[in-house]
Amino acid sequence: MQPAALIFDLDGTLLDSAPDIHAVSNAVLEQYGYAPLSFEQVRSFIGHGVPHLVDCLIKASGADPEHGLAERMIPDFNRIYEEAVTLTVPFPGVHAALETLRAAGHPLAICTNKPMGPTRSTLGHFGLTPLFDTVIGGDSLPTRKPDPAPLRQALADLGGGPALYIGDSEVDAETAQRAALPFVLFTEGYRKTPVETLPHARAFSDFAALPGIVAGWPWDAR
Ligand SMILES: O=C(O)COP(=O)(O)O
Ligand SMILES: [Mg+2]
Repeated sequence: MQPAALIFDLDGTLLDSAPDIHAVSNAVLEQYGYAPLSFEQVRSFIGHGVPHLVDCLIKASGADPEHGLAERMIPDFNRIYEEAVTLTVPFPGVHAALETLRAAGHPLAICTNKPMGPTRSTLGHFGLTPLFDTVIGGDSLPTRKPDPAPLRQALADLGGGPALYIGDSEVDAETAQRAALPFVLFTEGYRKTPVETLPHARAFSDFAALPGIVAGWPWDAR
C-alpha cells in the first residue's frame, strides 16, 4: 500500500514553542504599557493563530478592544515573533521519528496556524526544513484551522492519497474531522480538553511510538 502522507501541526506538536510565544506576548504587552501575563495564561491562548492570541492578550490585560489596538499590535507581535527561536525546543524524539517516517517513504507536511515567518525561522533553526515537502502556515490562505482548507491544501500539495493529521489541540481535532482525515493526538502539547474527550483515532505521548502507530495504519475500527 502507498505510504500515508503525514501532516503535522507545529506548535505543541513538533515544537515546544510556548516559552517563546509567552516571551513575545509579554514583550508586546510591555511595549504598549500593559503588565506581563503568566506562562499558563499565554499557553492557553495558543492554537488559533496570532489574531486570536492578540485578542486574548488584550482581553486578559483589561484593555479596551474598541480602539483598534489589535490591528496595531498584530504587526508588532509578528515582527518580534519572526525572530523568536531561542526558547523553543523540539519535543524529545521528533527528529528521529521524522527521519524514520521519511525513510519509510511517507510524504511529510506541516499545517500550522503559526504564521509563515516564524514557521520558516524555527524550522530552519532546528534543521527541519528539508524534511517537509510542503508547509502551510496560518497566513498562507485566507482561512486558518479549524477551517479544513489549509489541511486540504497541504494534502493537495503532497499529491493527495491517504493521509493522517497529527496534532495536539482541539483545533487540530476539529480540522481533521472537517477534512475527513484520521486524527492522531500528541498528548504532551497545549490542549485544554482531557485526552478521553478529545476526538482522536490514536494518541501518543512519546515520538518514539509514532512510527509504530503509523506502520499499523489502517487501524481496526473501534
Ligand atoms: O499559532 C498558533 O496559535 C498555534 O500554532 P499550531 O497550529 O502550530 O498549534
Ligand atoms: Mg498546536
